[in-house]
Amino acid sequence: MSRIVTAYLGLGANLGDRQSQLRQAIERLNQTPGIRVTRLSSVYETAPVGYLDQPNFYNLVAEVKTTLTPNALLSVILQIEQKLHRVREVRWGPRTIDIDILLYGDRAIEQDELQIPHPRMKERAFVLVPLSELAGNKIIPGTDQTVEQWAGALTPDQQIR
Ligand SMILES: Nc1nc2nc(S)n(CCO)c2c(=O)[nH]1
Repeated sequence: MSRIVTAYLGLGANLGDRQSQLRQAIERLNQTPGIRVTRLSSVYETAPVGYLDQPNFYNLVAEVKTTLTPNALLSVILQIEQKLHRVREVRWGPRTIDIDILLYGDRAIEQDELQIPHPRMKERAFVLVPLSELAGNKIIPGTDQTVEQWAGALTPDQQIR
C-alpha cells in the first residue's frame, strides 16, 4: 500500500466558461485512481500575470490526497489539460485550464519537467492567497518560511486585483 501524500494544486482558467472548466478539472482529478480531492479554496478572479493581453483568470487551489508519485501526478495533470482542450498557443497566453503542482508533501523537487515548490509561486498572489486559505501554516520545502509569510510578503502590485 503506497503512502498517502497531501499535495496542493493551483488551477487557473481564462477562456470560455471559466467556472465550468475549473469544475470539470476538479471532477476529473477526483475520478482518477490514486487521487482524492479533499479541500478547495475560494475561487478568485485575478488579473493576468505574465502575459497581460488576455482575459482575467479564475484561480483556486485544491488540496488532494494522493498515492501517485510526483511524476505520475504530473502526467495525470497533463492528460486532464489535454482533455479539457488546453491549447498551448502562446506560452503565457490564454488557456482553457492550467493545473500546477504547487506543493507535494514536504518534498522539494528539482527536475527539468517538474520543480516543487512551483518556481513562480513566491510572487504570485493568485497562488499564495488561495493556498493560505488551505495551508497557511505549512512550511515551504527548502525554506524556513510558511505559506502565510510568503503571502504576507507580496508587494502591492502583486496583490490580487
Ligand atoms: N492571474 C493569473 N495570471 C496567470 N498567468 C499565467 S501564465 N497563469 C497560468 C498559471 O501559471 C496565470 C493564472 O493562473 N492566473
